[in-house]
Amino acid sequence: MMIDKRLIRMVPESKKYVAGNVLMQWISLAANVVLMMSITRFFASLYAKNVTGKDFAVFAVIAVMAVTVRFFCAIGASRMGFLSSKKVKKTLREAIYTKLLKLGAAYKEQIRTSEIVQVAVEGVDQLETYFGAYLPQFFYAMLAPLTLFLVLLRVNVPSAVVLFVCVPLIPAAIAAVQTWAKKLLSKYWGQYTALGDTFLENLQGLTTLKIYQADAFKNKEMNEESEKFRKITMKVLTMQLNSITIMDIIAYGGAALGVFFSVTQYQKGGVDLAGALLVILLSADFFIPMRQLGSFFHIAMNGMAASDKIFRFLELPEAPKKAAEFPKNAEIVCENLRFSYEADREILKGIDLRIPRETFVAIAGESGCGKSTVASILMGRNRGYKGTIRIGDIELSDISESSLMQNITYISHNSYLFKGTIRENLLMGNPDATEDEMWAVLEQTNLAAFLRSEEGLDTKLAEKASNLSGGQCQRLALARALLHDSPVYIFDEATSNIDVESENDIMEQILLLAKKKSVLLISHRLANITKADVIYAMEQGEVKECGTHKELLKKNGLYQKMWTTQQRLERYGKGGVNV
Ligand SMILES: Nc1ncnc2c1ncn2[C@@H]1O[C@H](COP(=O)(O)OP(=O)(O)OP(=O)(O)O)[C@@H](O)[C@H]1O
Repeated sequence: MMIDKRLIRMVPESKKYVAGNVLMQWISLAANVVLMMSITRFFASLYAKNVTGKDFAVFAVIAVMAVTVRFFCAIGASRMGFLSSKKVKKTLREAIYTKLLKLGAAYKEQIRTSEIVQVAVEGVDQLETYFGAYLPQFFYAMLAPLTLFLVLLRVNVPSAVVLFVCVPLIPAAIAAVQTWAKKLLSKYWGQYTALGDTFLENLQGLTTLKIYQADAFKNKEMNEESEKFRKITMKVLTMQLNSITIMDIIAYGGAALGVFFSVTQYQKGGVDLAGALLVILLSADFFIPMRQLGSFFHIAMNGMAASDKIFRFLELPEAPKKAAEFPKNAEIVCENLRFSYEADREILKGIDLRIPRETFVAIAGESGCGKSTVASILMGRNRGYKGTIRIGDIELSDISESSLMQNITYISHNSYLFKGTIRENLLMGNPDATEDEMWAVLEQTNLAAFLRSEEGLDTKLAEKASNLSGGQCQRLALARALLHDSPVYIFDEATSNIDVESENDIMEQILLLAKKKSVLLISHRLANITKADVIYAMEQGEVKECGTHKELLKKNGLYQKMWTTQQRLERYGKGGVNV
């Protein structure tokens, strides 16, 4: 099909712009016909040497009027094209964004971020030509030959018929390459997203690549990806050029045939001089719109291939709308919680865990045992868990994402801080927070003095808060979390990789917070969790022990072993410093 109905249904407003564009082009064509008629008549009169001053004046007036009409129609048509492109871009980008919101925090389970970026930026741009140029041209390219056919029918039937019959050869040529082009373009887009994916990842990890001197290797890898992309791009261009050449041959061959017919008809006396000249002048116009359609078609095909990706994204299954609200003042109980990221590798193997109200619960365990996975499931980021997670009487998977986000605050070791001011970042936690409230949490997190020496709440943050130290970033993330004021807080290694002073300050605040909120703390540093009301010691996706620090030490099991090892290491570290 040369028209994608799904796309038009998606942006129904584009129809009026397309219709307007076609109308403008058609009026311009009509003006051109009138102009050509008056030119040919004028020349025929010149040839017959019977031109009067009045004839010349009429010709001049018609010519000026026709050119003026064509000028304004060209402006009008391009304005219509612009308006429809604008509408299409806005509508599609809004649809993509809304879909992303509907997919929610778990979107990464279904699509890569780089693919969304490419689809929303480059993909949507590709559709600009589809709506702004291709669609109007599609209708105009049918209307124009029909109009000219009706005009020339009155001048000379054989020439008109010959020209009219040749026109469908162009769409036939387009249709012939379409299946092949579609496959090629789909491959092209696949390669394009693969390259984008590699590029984005390498750019984000550039510092790491430099540190490990792996940049040359990645550079080579990227060059190979680029080479593949270059090859497929060249294939696409070759295909487009070849098909344009075929269309040119048909178009100009057809026009030549029209000229030939008009000349022979003139010789036979089947048409007068003015008529023959008119056929010659208009024969190219029979083919130019279709030929133009052919050029737009290749760009439009690219857009359609991009639109396939857009629709695939828009059709991704969304989690059914959950109406349930997060119950206030309820405890969280996980029973026999199981989870796998991949089919044959179970990460959580039947975990039982309770987070009562206003308690401090900690999870300890070796790296990779599944601690963060528990947090991620509680935050609704990983949906396909088995077993039950009940919050009061309600299953976690029945609670709406927004309610979950409102009631559980998650602070990880790399909480995102946005470019902007401290104030803007804090207001994300609570848009209604007053200046006093903001300063209060900044005091709590020991950031106030530093910020006063800067520009207070208007202190500017660079992208990812790169102008703050790691400890300051985590303090600010905590301050924002405190403003959010939710009944449940999850800290996932929130104090890892920061200075001891910041770690102590943050831990102090977490302990205070645990007096009035439910706190789940995941920390590899056991010294941070000794004051927890309950500690769950995990190993390879299972909870091996639970209890307070003292109780667990007495058990002489997993926790005790981890504790002794860490204490030995910490003492060794301190001893090393003293030596
Ligand atoms: N998105 C993912 N896709 C596939 N496997 C994953 C994914 N995230 C984590 N895993 C795997 O799940 C297991 C548990 O990871 P998880 O991050 O929960 O462990 P953890 O105990 O928090 O580790 P750490 O203390 O190092 O953060 C690991 O073996 C990891 O490889």
